[in-house]
Amino acid sequence: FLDQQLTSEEILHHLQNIVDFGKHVMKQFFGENYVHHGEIIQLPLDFVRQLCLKIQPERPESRCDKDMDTLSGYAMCLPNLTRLQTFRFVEPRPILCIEIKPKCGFIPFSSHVSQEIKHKVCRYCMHQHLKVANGKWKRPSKYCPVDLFSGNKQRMHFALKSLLQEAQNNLKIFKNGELIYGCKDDQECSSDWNELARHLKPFFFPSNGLVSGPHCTRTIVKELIHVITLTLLSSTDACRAGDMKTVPFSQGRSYCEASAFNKELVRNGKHKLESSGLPRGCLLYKTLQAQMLDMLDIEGLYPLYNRVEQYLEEFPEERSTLQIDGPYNEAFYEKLLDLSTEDDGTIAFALTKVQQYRIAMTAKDCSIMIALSPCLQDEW
Ligand SMILES: O=P(O)(O)O[C@@H]1[C@@H](OP(=O)(O)O)[C@H](OP(=O)(O)O)[C@H](O)[C@H](OP(=O)(O)O)[C@H]1OP(=O)(O)O
Ligand SMILES: Nc1ncnc2c1ncn2[C@@H]1O[C@H](COP(=O)(O)OP(=O)(O)OP(=O)(O)O)[C@@H](O)[C@H]1O
Repeated sequence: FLDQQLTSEEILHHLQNIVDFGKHVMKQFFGENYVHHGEIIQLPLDFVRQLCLKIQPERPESRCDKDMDTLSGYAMCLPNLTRLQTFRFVEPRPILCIEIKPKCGFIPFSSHVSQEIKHKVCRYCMHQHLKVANGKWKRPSKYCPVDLFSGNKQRMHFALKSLLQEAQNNLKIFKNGELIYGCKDDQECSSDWNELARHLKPFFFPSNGLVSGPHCTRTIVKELIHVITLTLLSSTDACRAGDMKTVPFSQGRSYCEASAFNKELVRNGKHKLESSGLPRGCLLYKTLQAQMLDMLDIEGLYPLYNRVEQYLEEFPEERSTLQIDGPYNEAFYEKLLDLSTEDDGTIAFALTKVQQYRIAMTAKDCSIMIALSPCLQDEW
């Protein structure tokens, strides 16, 4: 979906840039097998026009400010991750896919932050107040990303349970590619745990005697939370950015004052929240590492952004040599590895921080899709 009038050639270039960003930049942070960069395909215009008409009534109203590109004939093709069959299994098996959009998992530690509250309460929890106040969601969620990213199993379980209580746009569950739990759009949400348990039972307890009822529902939901936690904490393939030192455990606060889990502890007279830390190399660790490339916070970054902008106004021809909008290649990636925060007043420093911020923002807004399929014991 594009919101500007561009020529076909410009659209092709734009799409190529998106693919290259995934392929040569985001993959370095998450690992080869954890980012689908997609590919560009050409489609007959008639097909695109018909597709546009067909999907229009299905699109949530809040998304309809963007129009589908029906003129260039170019599109991005991605695998359907809700149906993705991982490996080996020849015959079709039922597949469960859990999509989590975890959002920013750390509290800003930058000295540029001017409001004390930003050092205490995470962005997600602050946004909950805004979203309920402006009517985007009916109820505030008890989910806090800082709990999910803590690596502490109890806090993670609480965070995932809270996501299951108020999925908003942070959790969706698909069975065989069909959305069975979560919000289809801002109005239509399914959040019936009994119904969810009915769908999940064949995955977790295919043949045992668990009957229905609240006990059964709770057991199945607990099992689901357990499986998601294990997946989020399990090791993944090594990736090139693996040794970056962006995760400074000593800096910043490891809990959010607005977290319901934290408030409960304080009520019970406990003041120290455990954050076991994430195992290096697990998916959450990698996500957090990329998110933490936002080292200066928007308050420290914005003056640097202005510096780049002013420079480009003066020297517009430098846009391509500075790789402002790509190409996203090896040279671009190498520049991202400089984690210094000492401003030497150069355009190079400002630009590196702006580009690192872009990676961080991508990681703060990305979804993790976990696909599960039952297998027989000897297939492990
Ligand atoms: O800023 P945030 O944290 O509210 O994130 C925006 C998301 O809101 P959320 O908080 O997840 O409901 C927002 O999600 P929704 O459209 O509200 O589902 C978008 O993903 C937005 O990205 P973009 O600017 O459209 O590319 C996101 O904006 P960016 O901050 O990634 O630019
Ligand atoms: N490859 C995929 N396989 C399965 N589902 C997907 C895939 N890509 C996206 N989705 C589903 O579509 C939803 C929206 O995706 P995404 O946020 O990338 O769209 P978008 O183009 O940014 O939307 P908008 O521009 O309206 O914000 C995701 O949350 C996910 O549920």
